[in-house]
Amino acid sequence: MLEYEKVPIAIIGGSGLYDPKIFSESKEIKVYTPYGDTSDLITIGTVEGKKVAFLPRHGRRHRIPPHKINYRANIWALHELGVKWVISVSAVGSLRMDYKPGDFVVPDQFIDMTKKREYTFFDGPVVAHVSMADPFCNHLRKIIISAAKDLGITTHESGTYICIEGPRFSTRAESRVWKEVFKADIIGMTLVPEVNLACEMQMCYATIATITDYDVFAEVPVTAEEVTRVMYENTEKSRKLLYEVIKRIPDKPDERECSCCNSLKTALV
Ligand SMILES: CSC[C@H]1O[C@H](OP(=O)(O)O)[C@H](O)[C@@H]1O
Ligand SMILES: Nc1ncnc2[nH]cnc12
Repeated sequence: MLEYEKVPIAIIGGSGLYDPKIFSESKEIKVYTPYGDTSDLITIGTVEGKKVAFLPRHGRRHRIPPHKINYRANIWALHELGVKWVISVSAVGSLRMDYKPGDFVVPDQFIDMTKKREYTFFDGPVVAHVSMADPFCNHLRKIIISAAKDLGITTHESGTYICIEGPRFSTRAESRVWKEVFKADIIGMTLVPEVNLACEMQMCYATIATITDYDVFAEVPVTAEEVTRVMYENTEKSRKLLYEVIKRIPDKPDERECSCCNSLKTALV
């Protein structure tokens, strides 16, 4: 088995974030996994003396659509590097008027409407049912929220992310259901199964969601062009926030104030 240099923190970049540009020095590595290739090479860099891995989930040129991302390879590779904290960055649509394009959201819940992905590392004979009652790491969420506040970034401290299969956007009828029946706040295509696979690996995972559009409530319904444009307009803010969050992440894994690191304790059958 290959031995990799240990890296405690990872950023998974989404649409519009293909290079975090916050590393003082960096190198690229390939990590081999039993599930095949990760979305791209992994960049290992340093922020304030801390080792950080960066992986763009769609690949650097955005060549992998949400339903084709090898989520298991990505999360396995980060775990192989010794990652304990995963900061995921995502573009999302808003399902409510007071969550506006350009605002950030730190979701605390999700609803899974995906259809055909690989959802687990436990395909048998070892069987595990991890708890998803509180799917995001509350310790990491608090760090993100306080850092965003200190930087003056408009950030909503909670929200339910509905994850659709994609790659198409929702119909008006579907969007009405997500908003009025399911009471979801934001919508995207990539959170599941990334979040639950991270949980199976006992990693602390939280999302910085940037609102790029009003889904199909807007006069002109959402387009991929709009999502990418608004994400680019907000990358500087994301970079500043990522830098500040990394600075505030505790150095020692045993300083984690959450139960993510014990998620398998009660999950194995
Ligand atoms: C480029 S439009 C839709 C695309 O953007 C979001 O991706 P990510 O979460 O990686 O930022 C959304 O989930 C879709 O995959
Ligand atoms: N409206 C939307 N629906 C699904 N995924 C998105 N990503 C960004 N905006 C989105």
